[in-house]
Amino acid sequence: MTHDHIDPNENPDGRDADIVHLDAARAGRQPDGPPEDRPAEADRTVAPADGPVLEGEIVRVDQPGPARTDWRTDLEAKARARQPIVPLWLRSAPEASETLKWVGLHYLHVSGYQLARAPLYGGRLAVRSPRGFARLVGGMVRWTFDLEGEPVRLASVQKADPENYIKLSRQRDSRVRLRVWVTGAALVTLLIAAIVVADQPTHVQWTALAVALAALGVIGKPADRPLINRAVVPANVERLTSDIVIRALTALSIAGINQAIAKNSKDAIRFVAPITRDGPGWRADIDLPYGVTVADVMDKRDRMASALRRPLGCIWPEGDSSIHEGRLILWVGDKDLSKTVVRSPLTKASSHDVFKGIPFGSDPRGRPIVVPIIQHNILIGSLPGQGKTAAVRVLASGALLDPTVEGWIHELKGTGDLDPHEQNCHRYISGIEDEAIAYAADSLTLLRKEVMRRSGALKALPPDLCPDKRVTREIADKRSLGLHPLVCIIDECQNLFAHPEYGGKAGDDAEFIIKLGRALGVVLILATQRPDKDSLPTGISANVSIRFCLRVAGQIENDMILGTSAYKNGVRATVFVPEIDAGIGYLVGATPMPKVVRSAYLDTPATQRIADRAHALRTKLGTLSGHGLGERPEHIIPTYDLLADILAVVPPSEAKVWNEIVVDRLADLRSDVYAPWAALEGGARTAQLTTALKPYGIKTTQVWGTPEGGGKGANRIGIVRDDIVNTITQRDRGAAS
Ligand SMILES: Nc1ncnc2c1ncn2[C@@H]1O[C@H](COP(=O)(O)OP(=O)(O)OP(=O)(O)O)[C@@H](O)[C@H]1O
Repeated sequence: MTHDHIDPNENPDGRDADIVHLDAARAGRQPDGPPEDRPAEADRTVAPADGPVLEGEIVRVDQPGPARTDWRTDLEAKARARQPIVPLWLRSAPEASETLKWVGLHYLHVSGYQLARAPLYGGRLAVRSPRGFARLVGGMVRWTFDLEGEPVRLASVQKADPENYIKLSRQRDSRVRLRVWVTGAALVTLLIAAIVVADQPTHVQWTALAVALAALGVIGKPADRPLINRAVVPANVERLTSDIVIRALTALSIAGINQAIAKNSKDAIRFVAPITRDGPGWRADIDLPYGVTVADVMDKRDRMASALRRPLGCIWPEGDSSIHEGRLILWVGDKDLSKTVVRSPLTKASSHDVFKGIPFGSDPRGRPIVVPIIQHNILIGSLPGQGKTAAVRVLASGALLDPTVEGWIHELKGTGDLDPHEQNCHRYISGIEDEAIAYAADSLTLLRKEVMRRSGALKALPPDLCPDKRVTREIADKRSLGLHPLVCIIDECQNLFAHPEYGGKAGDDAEFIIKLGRALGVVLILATQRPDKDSLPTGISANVSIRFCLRVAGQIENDMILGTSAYKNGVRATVFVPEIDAGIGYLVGATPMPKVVRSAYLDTPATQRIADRAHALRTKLGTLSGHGLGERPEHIIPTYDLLADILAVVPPSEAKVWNEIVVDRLADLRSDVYAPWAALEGGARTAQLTTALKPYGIKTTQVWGTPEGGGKGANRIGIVRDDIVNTITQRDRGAAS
């Protein structure tokens, strides 16, 4: 459709006329076509005096009148900005009970404090009562004889104003006449009361005296000295107002903010909701000026703390990118988060259900944070001494308090921070030496096999028992299925992944487990103080679902732990102060938005108490296994890859080889591992290899062969080389998927 119209009188055949594309003009754009054509066309619309006269409409880019928007879009926008009907603190049961407990404790404290001081207050009242008596008598006399009016009457005498004086004197006389009666009646009442009390038992007399003294004491109170001491000295926390917030934002030296304020000081920073109390602090919801992002503000948290005159641990800006990148939620706490120790509910729990997540800590507003672990993997990272192990302790304690959880703990720092839980683990090691690293590497090999086994076991379950093909509480409780939750923790995992001998394979195994184990009840929790490519394979950092990053040094480490672009999006664990903010980090993946969280702190005695409780529970239910039952590494783990070793000693030219020959060659290859096998007598030696191959699903069989040194051929138990090759191929395919 074209709205172009050419005047037929001016140019009847219309041959020389140009067409102006109004649709394009309306859109404020040039018509389609190569850019080099556009200036010429623009020239044509500005018709020269001798050119053709064109009719058309002038179209404004901005249409006048109110913007017409879809009412549903409006409603949706309003819905996002709804104020909660139920106050936030009442929405979660733990937060509500915490608040009520806090209020109850507060008033209990106040009552106790004041009761303890009751004798002091009694003494004060008694001491003040004579002054009160004098004040009472003086006041009554002044009132009865209208002495307040005396100065005015004197003034009329001095001014020699008889008329006024007579008027005032008459008024005084009539007042005094009435008041004398009132005072007289009051005195008679008091006298009668005194006579009545004199006839009463002694305790009534003492009570009456106490009441009289108390009343006189109250009247005798000096103006500057209160009777009652304050039970709670009010914290000197300034109320957060819009002026203070604007002042603080202006002090950040962010060009976008300062320019916007210079242009329009009123509207540059908009408050989208009233500043309110939210938990133990103030909350302001702000729209930053156009082009300024929350990340810009986060970077200057320390400056903001200075501008707000509060400790750094009280200032917690947060973004809400579900609305837009410039929506800032500024929360200013009354208390410094770095000085708050978060108590874990696990210290009192008799048991726990991991399917409900693990109570991990609290956010700056004091709201409890629960970390879901089933169907998740967790990566924790920070500089040394920032609280990784403390966070791991909380997760380990929560997991092991669930007696159905099988725990595999590897603490590769060697400080024994997780030793209290050794008694509850199926596999456990604490150490930094090669043996400990090898043990952890073996764990990952075994866990990879376990993941594959579970995958088959889950597939075999009838659909009605497992409709979603993932482990549920119901399935986990059926111990015979072997699909109970398995939590494998590797603290200081950089010591494993960066190990020259074991690192590469361990990284592959961990990636495999992270990718496949989630639905199968296998949870991997990794903590590292060196988040770089060598120490934390990218396959792990890219696939992990929950991340907790305490203080790190820079953007690269930040994004290795928290995920690509986290730093750019303002989720920056560089803002935490070394050591002071130990235990405070960004938690990503556990809550809908990234959150600053302080992990709960369990010291060694508290962890020991939890571990002992977990042990008693496990003993009662019979769920202790492996290390927890006293089995030690040499009995339960191979520290080698048997299949690869067999291929190394059986060349492709030998399709079938007797077991005993394979064992002898293996002993030559790796004597520390296989020499004990070779030392076994005939049948036992053969059986040892058959047993060792069973977990891989490889069966030995009768094969034709001759002794190594030459001799008569015979049929004996042996391996088929192709079986080994096929199993390795399948395993590698599994790793690649
Ligand atoms: N949630 C917390 N609340 C209070 N203090 C904590 C918290 N977490 C850690 N800390 C303090 O920080 C110290 C160091 O914590 P932790 O040993 O867990 O750090 P780390 O990061 O594991 O150290 P490293 O890297 O040296 O192993 C603790 O001894 C404790 O004083």
